[in-house]
Amino acid sequence: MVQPVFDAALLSGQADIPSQFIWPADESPTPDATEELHVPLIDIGGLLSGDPAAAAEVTRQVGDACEQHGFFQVVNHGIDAELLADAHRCVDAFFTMSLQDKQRALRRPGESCGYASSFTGRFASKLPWKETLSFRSCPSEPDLVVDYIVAALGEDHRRLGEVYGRYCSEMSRLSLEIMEVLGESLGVGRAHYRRFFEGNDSIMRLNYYPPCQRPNDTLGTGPHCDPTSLTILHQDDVGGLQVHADGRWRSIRPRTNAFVVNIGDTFMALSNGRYRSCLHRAVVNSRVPRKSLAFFLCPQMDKVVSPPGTLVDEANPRAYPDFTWRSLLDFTQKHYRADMKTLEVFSSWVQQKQQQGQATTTTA
Ligand SMILES: C=C1C[C@]23C[C@@]1(O)CC[C@H]2[C@]1(C)CCC[C@@](C)(C(=O)O)[C@H]1[C@@H]3C(=O)O
Ligand SMILES: O=C(O)CCC(=O)C(=O)O
Ligand SMILES: [Fe+2]
Repeated sequence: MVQPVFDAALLSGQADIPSQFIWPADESPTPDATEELHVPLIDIGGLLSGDPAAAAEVTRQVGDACEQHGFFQVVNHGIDAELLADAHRCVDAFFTMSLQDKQRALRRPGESCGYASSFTGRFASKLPWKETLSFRSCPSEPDLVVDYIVAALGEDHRRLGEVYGRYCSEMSRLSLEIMEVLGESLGVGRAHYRRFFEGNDSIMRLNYYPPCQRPNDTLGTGPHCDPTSLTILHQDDVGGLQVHADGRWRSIRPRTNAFVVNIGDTFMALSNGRYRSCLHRAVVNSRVPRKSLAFFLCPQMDKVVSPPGTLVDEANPRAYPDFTWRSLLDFTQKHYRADMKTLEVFSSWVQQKQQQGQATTTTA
C-alpha cells in the first residue's frame, strides 16, 4: 500500500480524502454540533489574591467541574495579549512553510517531539487531519525551547524559538498557580501539587488543522483523554474543540482572552481518581485552517506518581498503581495509541509487570 503523505497544500482542496483519514461510523465526527459545554470561567488573578470568601466559592466551582468532567477556563491569567498573538502568528509562520522545510524538524518514531504531518508513518488507519510541532519545556532549562528550534530549523527561526520559550515559561507559571487551586479544592493545601510540579518536564504542542472538504468523515484529533497531567489550551476563533460530557459531544466556544484547562490521566491518578480526565476531540471544517496551542504539564520523568495519603482511605482505596511519567509516556509513544482507555490499560500493564517482578517506577 502506498503511504499517503499529508501535504495539506494538496489535500485541503480535494473533494475526496485518502481512506486512511476516514474514521469509522461509531466515532464519526459531528462538526456542526452546536450544543455548548458551559464550563466555569475562573478569574485566576482574583482568586489567588482576592477575598477569602469569594476565593472559597471559586475553588468549590473548580472542584465541582473537575469532579464532573475536568474542564474549566481561566481568565485574568496575566499572559500578555501580544505574546499570545505572537504565538499564534508563529503557528501560521511555521505551518505555511513548505513540507520540505517543516520536515527538517521531523519527529522520529518513538519520540514525542518534532514535526508530524498527520501520523502517516506511525498509524495505519484513523489518521488525524492535522499537522503538529511538539517540543519539551522545563523551567530548569530556560534555553531548551529556543535551542531546540534553532537546532531543528536553523538560525532564521530563532525568533520563533524565543516566542515559544517565553510562552512556555508563562504556561509553567500558570500551571503552578492552577495546581495551588487544585490542591486547595482537594483539601491537601496549596503547596502539595505546586511542589510536585515545580520541576516539570512538559510538552508544548502546536496544532494546525488544515481545511478538509470531508469534515464529516475525518477528525483533527481523535477521541482521547490526555495522558499528561494538566492541559492549558488556547484555540483561535475558528472553533472545533468538543468534550464528551453527559453522553454527548459538546463544543467549547473559543474566547480570545481565556485558556481552556483540563485534567489529564496523570493528575487523575494523583487525585486518586477524584478529578476526571475527560474524553475530548477536535473536529475540522471545510473553510479555514484552525490553530490551537496546547501546553501539557508533565512531572519530571522519574518522579513517582502517587496520590497524597489524605486522599486514600477505606472508602477510597488506591485507584491506580504507582508509576512514573517516563513509563506512561513511553507506553503512549511505543505501545498504545492514547485514547479514552489509556490509564486503564496502562494500569493493568503496570500491575502485570509488578506481578512479574519488573519495575515500572524506575528508568529500567
Ligand atoms: C503525551 C502525549 C501523547 C499525545 C500528545 C501528548 O503530548 C498528549 C496528548 C496525546 C494525543 C494528542 C492524544 C490523541 C492521540 C495522539 C496520537 C494525537 O492525535 O496527537 C496523542 C499524542 C501523541 O502524539 O501520542
Ligand atoms: O486542538 C484542540 O482543540 C484539542 C487538541 C487536543 O486535545 C490535544 O492536542 O490533546
Ligand atoms: Fe487533548
